[in-house]
Amino acid sequence: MTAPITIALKRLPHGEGLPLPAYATDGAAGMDVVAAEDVDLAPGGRHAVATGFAFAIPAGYEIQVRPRSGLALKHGISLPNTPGTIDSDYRGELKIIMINLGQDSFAIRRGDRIAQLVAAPVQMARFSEVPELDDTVRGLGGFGSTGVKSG
Ligand SMILES: O=c1ccn([C@H]2C[C@H](O)[C@@H](COP(=O)(O)OP(=O)(O)OP(=O)(O)O)O2)c(=O)[nH]1
Repeated sequence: MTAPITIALKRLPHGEGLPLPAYATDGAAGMDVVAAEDVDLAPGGRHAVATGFAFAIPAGYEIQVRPRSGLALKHGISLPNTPGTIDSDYRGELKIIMINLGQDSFAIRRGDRIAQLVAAPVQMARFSEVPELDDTVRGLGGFGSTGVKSG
């Protein structure tokens, strides 16, 4: 396990009293983050749920916002943009974009754990335009091209 990075965090006025995002167990990959507001999500409904926190993630890192499997399995609650990307230069409030894919209305209450945050290094890349690409076995095949019986 690598040493944890330190992420500067600013608590916004409506985040007063809320727990910091935290790992629930020693081996957890994601830090649970809680809602800073009450929201009733109708079936099919979406909402960017306030968390009450803003971050300054160190350059070279991102935070990925992922759903909680328990909410997904029991209630059909997910994140339409999963994994959400929190950029290192973003200084606004972390919002968790939640969607109700279930058949019942779902009540989110301030303090409920609604998603998990995974810190990850970012590999930067750049494109180099070329006239032709090299040959490979796969070539142009994709989208289910392998393992297809011929004839
Ligand atoms: O679930 C999310 C996803 C994004 N953000 C914030 C942090 C992120 O750095 C910023 C922009 O996100 P993204 O790049 O995914 O959005 P975009 O639609 O491409 O907008 P922009 O043009 O602002 O980059 O919005 C959140 O708070 N929650």
